[in-house]
Amino acid sequence: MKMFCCLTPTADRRKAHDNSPVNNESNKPKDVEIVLEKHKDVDNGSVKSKVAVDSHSTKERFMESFDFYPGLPPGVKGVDTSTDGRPHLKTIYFKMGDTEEQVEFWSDANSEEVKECFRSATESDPSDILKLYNTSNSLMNISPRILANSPDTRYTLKVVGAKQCLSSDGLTPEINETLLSIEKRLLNLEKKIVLNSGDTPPAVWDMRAKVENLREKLESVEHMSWLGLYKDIDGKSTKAKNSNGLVQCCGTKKTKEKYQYSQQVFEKFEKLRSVELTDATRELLKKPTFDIWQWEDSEMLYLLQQMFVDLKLVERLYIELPMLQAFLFQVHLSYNYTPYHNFRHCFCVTQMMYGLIWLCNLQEKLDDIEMLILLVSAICHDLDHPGYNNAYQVNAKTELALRYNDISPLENHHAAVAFEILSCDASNVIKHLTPENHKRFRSGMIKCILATDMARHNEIVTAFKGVIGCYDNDNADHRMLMMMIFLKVSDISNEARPMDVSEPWVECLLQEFFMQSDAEKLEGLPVAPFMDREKVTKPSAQVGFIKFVLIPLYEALASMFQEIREPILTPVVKALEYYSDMNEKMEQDKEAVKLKQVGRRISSTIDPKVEPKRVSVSRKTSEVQPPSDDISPSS
Ligand SMILES: Nc1nc2c(ncn2[C@@H]2O[C@@H]3COP(=O)(O)O[C@H]3[C@H]2O)c(=O)[nH]1
Repeated sequence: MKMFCCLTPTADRRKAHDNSPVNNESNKPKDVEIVLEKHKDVDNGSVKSKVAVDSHSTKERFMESFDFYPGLPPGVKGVDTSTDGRPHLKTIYFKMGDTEEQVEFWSDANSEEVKECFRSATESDPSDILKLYNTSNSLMNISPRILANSPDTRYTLKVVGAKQCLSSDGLTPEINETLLSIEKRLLNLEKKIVLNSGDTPPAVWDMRAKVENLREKLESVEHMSWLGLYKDIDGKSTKAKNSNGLVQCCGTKKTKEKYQYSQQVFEKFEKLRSVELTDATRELLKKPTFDIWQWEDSEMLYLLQQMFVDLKLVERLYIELPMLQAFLFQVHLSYNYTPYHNFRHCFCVTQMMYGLIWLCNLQEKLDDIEMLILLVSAICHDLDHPGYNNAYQVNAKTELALRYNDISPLENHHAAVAFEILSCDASNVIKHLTPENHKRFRSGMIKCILATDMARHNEIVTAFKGVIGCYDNDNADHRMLMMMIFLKVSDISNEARPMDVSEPWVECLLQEFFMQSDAEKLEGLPVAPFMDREKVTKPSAQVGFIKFVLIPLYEALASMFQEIREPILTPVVKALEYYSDMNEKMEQDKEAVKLKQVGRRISSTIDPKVEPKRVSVSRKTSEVQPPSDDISPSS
């Protein structure tokens, strides 16, 4: 018998954001146009106008700086390519250990060629990681733009060998040594405590687990591979059954830790089978205001399952529940622990898609197969995202970029992983589709997932705008384009949510951006300014994105579906105001700090007390003499 109870949120996973203007009436925008106009009207050259100017060049610059500007391959954009004239020969002096070296290259060489120079000079392996430090011991980007130096200002080069510095358990000797010493100290401590009190206290168990956890992480977290720490613990990609009888058929490598965690989540999810959602929660789930931070992974799996049930897809497409659950387990397993592109992002995008389906009454426009395409595409759209974008994949010449010839490597991968999961009997939710519908489903899914590559943003939005005036719901191409837009809107819909739900996402995104740009600096790859911790701030990241990407996209959809204006577009406009104000304030603070520094410098030069003492050098003795007060005019 089924229990009837309310599945209530178990935890709030967002960080505290005291300054989020939730329910702040003064921030309430009236209407998109009015808000934008208001900014234009006050455009009088003051700081305020900086954030509101909607000039073409600002937009172009923003779009170019992002890696989805059309026409150029990803990764090329956003990189400072300015040169100061003709190519010239650059000499860089450096030392490695006690050895002094120098390399020469032309200033128009590319980063790979420059790195190759360093590699040749140091006889290092192509898989080794080169780290170049300047005289203040700051890490430098190895690129043709390295500042030329002299033998007196040698840089320091360190080679992190991916192979030679690993010990048998995959860790660098230093890290291994540190871990061993911590473990040893813990053991001694434990012995002492056991002698004194006769038992191992929980704190020691806890500490032990943490050290073990750290060791496992260092050995198994794939994105640490550039540090040479990654060890393939569970590299089997063969089909194997886990203890739940679920087939592990996803070809992508998952760590032991990840697999175990997904299993635990699944076990909890299985227990929720006896739970039924209250009508109130089911209704909330249909709203864009749904708070996605309050749910555990197992609960999110349950809510995803509920979406298939409430859209009647389970019933109409003969989807077997155990199969749907196995599919969702594989999906959970395939998302990584990245700061942004993780399972919660998958849930967030799918929940927004689900909300839009109800808000725009899409069931009237689309058939069951198309509804299934929308829901499954949203769930699968970022499967196995590594946390490094397409630009990185292409520039670092990763396996994915090579496999997909630099063409949307990530999106191609997400779609491929989705069909790999669906190719397993146990998780094949499309098993009962007719061959014709199977073909439609596959083609639609691929189109939708590939449309989430932001390098194609302008192309897709322009095509959509072209059909708005003549939209024909009987035209399959028109419907397809609309579905692609719905997935794109859902994919970048954080700002359409209440501020306390959306704001933590910006931090997650920046964390992932910075993780990538730090790695790019280490590896001497091009760094996009919008990802660079030295160039981007939270409000600056949002203002451009909302103005030039979100609002035009949402406006396009709103011209076809007026019903999204209030619940979706209004929060976005409100967010633009919020981040514009924050940006303005940060600029003002920066100016104030600068002025203070200048003021301090001026006062220190006119203050006789701090005037630097003059020194003179005696010609005879070459000794430094104190300044003489009776300086006689030169004869
Ligand atoms: N600055 C900014 N970028 C975003 C936001 N939401 C999504 N994006 C970007 O848009 C991209 C959409 O595709 P991805 O998920 O690959 O990566 C996403 C981010 O790079 C946002 O709120 N702010």
